[in-house]
Amino acid sequence: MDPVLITIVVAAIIVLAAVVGGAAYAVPALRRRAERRQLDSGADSASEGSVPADSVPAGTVTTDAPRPGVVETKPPAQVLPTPPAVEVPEPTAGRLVRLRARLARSQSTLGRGLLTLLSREHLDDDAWEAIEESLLTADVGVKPTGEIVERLRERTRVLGTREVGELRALLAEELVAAIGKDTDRTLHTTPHDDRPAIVLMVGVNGTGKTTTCGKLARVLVADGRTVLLGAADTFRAAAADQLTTWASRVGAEVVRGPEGGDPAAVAFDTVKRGIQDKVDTVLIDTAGRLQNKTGLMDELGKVKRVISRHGEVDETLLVLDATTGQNGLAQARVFTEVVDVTGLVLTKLDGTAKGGIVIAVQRELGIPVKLVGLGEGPDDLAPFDAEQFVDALLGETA
Ligand SMILES: Nc1nc2c(ncn2[C@@H]2O[C@H](COP(=O)(O)OP(=O)(O)OP(=O)(O)O)[C@@H](O)[C@H]2O)c(=O)[nH]1
Repeated sequence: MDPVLITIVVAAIIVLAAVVGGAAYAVPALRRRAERRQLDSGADSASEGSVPADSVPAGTVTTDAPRPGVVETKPPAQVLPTPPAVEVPEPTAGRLVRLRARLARSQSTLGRGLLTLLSREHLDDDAWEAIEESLLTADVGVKPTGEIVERLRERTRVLGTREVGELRALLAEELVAAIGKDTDRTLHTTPHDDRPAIVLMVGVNGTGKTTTCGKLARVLVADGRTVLLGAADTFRAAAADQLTTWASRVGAEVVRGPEGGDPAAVAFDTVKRGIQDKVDTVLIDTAGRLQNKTGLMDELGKVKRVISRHGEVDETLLVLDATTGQNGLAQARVFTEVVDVTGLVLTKLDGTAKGGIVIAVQRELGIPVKLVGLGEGPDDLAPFDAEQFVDALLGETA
């Protein structure tokens, strides 16, 4: 063969080999880059609002860095199943302020409605009657309404207050006084030397007990506490699953028993386990069957009795649905006769015009509201504060 032809053929083969080899390297390199981009965006979304930026991204993947000049023959990187990301709950300080817009309906009836009435040019009997009506509609209750109106009437007369800002301040003072400015609302969740604090959640079914247990676990975790939950609502099978889902989101554990099992046994085991594991706070969800007072007394009485073998319950929270207003009060009273309730949780205050129930329940039951539920979101539970609550009711524009 012609030597020139041979040289051309050899050169062509070399060029072809280089192109094929380069492509073989370039494809995995591109794929790896694409995989890495995908991973990065996956890690970003996993960490959104939950996992700290410096933690290991969820869905751990191991990919070696490409070595220059080496054609990778390994199979594509394997994506391992993503463990549930442990969330970082929102801080509890200022939650009520952040969630103030949720009181929209109570704001319009109680807050702005009252202010508009008070700002009328002539505060005659009709105006005072309308003010009274507003308070009653918002479920403030008959007695507290009478007291609030009487004091407001006297103070506006004596002071001759007509300026909106001053009227707002006057109204705020009276509402705060009716709710209880200096009432102790401490949530007793601090562990003892030898055992966790024990919190019992009681109330009628459907009021939001299980949800509140889950949200409270988040409040405590946000405040730096370790938590163990007890699913002593063995009556409703889904309640234990619901609680387990809540707990797993903040990396907490749940003690549960067989469906229809003895709630007291679950409560006992939960506290026992809490002591062994040295957790700070144990939260026990109970069933809210209001079959009759004796049945309830037997069940809750037994739960409390067996727990007391480990130590006394530190906090018994009664969960009330704000939307049921005055009707819920009768049921609530039964619980206060059965167990020593130390605090109230008012749920579903979002979207109800009955915000005045905060005043009524405390007056009627003589127990402080300690927490309020303002939505279905995981961090929609806020420690209650009278001044912040009234400020949210009266809104910005007054
Ligand atoms: N809008 C709103 N819904 C809430 C709030 N708290 C609870 N809920 C909802 O109320 C419903 C009942 O809540 P649960 O926690 O299952 O009630 P429960 O008292 O444990 O019920 P039982 O287990 O049957 O005794 C759920 O759909 C919750 O999402 C709240 O503050 N606002």
